[in-house]
Amino acid sequence: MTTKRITVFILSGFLGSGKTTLLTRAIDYFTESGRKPAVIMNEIGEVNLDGQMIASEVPMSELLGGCICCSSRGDLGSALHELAMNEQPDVIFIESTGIANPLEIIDEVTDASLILPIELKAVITVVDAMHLLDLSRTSRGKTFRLMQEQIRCANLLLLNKTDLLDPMGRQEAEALVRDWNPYAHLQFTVFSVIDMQLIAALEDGERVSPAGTETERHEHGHAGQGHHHHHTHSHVMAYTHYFEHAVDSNAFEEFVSKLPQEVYRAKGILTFSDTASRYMFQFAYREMDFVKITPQGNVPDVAVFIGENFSKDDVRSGLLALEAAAAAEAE
Ligand SMILES: Nc1nc2c(ncn2[C@@H]2O[C@H](COP(=O)(O)OP(=O)(O)OP(=O)(O)O)[C@@H](O)[C@H]2O)c(=O)[nH]1
Repeated sequence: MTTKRITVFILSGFLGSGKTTLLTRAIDYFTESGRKPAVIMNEIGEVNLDGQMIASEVPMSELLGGCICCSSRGDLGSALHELAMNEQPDVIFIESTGIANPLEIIDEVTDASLILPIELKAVITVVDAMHLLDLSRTSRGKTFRLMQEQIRCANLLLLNKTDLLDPMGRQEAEALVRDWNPYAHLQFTVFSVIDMQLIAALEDGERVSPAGTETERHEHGHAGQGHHHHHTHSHVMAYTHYFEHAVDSNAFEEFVSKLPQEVYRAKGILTFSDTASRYMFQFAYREMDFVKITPQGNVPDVAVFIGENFSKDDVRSGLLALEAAAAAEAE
């Protein structure tokens, strides 16, 4: 299927870190470059105050009164479905409440991406640098762990509110963040101001060049921090593969069982060359599960692989090889 897919970005970050500030800038950027943005906002309260910050012509879906990751599963999926079908935006930003666990949201978005023309492109995390330092000094509690999770998931990290920190504090915050996520592109920001091309580049799945960025300049001078791994397999959160040919079920099962440890979750809807039915497959905690399904409507064969720091190219070429082998067999 050649349907153009809607890019989805997850905006994560702790309460008050600067997500909405970033979102308004990103919306302006996409609107000005002629692309239609839409927003899904999730607020714990019953009123969405942040929504007031978003221009009224931007389609917005609000999930109020609970946190996405705790509320009944499916709400986010329905919101994505409605926006995708009724508004046909080019980009959807999901701004989660500060207390959401991004892994849950990733799970739900990728579930939806199996049946909707959407594709999760990146997780962008905004960190309140001062808050992070305070927590690291005083507590090891739940909040701290959640912040850590939000940082680990990110493809792009904004260390925000750096105006409130002295140079020592900046270094300390950077070291913390780098320890948890050495792969994401890191930007020091004030009021979430970044070069929006960095976000546009995430859409193409391109490695953002670290050359000349603040991260790099900042890198010099403190030992042990200069080893940022900017290799080919940058931080991949989700890789989506659309199949052009049915693959052999046994070969596919073997492929999944040999996925690197770093791929901790995978799921998909597949047509196999050697079975009559279509299957939904799930892979979690290294366990695989296949269930026969009959999807409604025109659903492509697709698989999503979720993990940290794995080689997207290896997964892609492995699957392409399976497709080629099955196609050759059929001839
Ligand atoms: N000093 C300072 N204040 C900032 C900066 N960025 C954002 N703020 C302020 O921090 C507050 C929270 O910013 P928001 O963008 O609403 O944060 P948020 O992450 O969307 O907050 P929630 O919706 O509550 O999760 C606002 O008052 C901003 O003006 C910054 O870089 N420096």
